[in-house]
Amino acid sequence: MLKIGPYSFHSRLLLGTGKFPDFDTQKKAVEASETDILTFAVRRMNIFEPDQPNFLEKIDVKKYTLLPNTAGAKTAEEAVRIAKLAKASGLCDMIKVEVIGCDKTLLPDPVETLRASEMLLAEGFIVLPYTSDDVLLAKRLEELGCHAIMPGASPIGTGLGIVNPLNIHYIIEQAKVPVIVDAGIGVPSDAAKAMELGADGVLLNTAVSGAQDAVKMAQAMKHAVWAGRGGFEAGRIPKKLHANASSPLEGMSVL
Ligand SMILES: CC(=O)[C@@H](O)[C@H](O)COP(=O)(O)O
Repeated sequence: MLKIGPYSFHSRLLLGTGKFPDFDTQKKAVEASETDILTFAVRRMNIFEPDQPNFLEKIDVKKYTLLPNTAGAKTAEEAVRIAKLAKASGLCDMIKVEVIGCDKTLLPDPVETLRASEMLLAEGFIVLPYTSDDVLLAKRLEELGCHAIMPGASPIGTGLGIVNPLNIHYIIEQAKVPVIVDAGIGVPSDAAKAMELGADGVLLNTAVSGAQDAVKMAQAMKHAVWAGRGGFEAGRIPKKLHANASSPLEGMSVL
């Protein structure tokens, strides 16, 4: 089970809902992923205009926990405003803090992310900040009281996978709250790698929504997250610098 604050989830795969070619594909991919948590930008939702088209309209949203995110915010104050809007509209009290500091790399602004997280914790939110893979920033966010830490594997939408596995390892090693690797996942092996490193979950969007067969990729990601977690829990063999025969010859007679 993935536990975030007071909430528990069966699936360790969190899925973003943007950039699907059409609503049917989005629906089928979401179902194929067997995710429990769907994330979306509050700014894209007509939360106070129920008559307007809803970008999740084909999805039975009752089956999922909707995790709003503050995409579009460039300052802590903007992120807090967006989070309050989500809460006021009756959405979950969890918020994924996303304060982007650079339009080119879409990397998160560390100072504003920290400030936003502090302000949202003071307001009683369950706070999940999207952060870079900076080890000490992750520690500071946890010390503030954040309920999960979401380090990026690589920049959003790049599909580059985990560019700094050592940092992700350090973040996981020191964390006492769930670590969810978020952004930059390209293929199922990237998701499996994150889980093998000991991540508690993986959040991805583009790898599925942009795949040639989004539904198949959603299914593959589900299996990858499951397999990676299994590998982590099973405990990998230590890496060795020298060979060690799989069928030892000691004690066997020479033919
Ligand atoms: C921080 C952020 O916005 C990510 O959650 C994004 O939604 C997913 O990133 P990818 O599209 O790279 O998977």
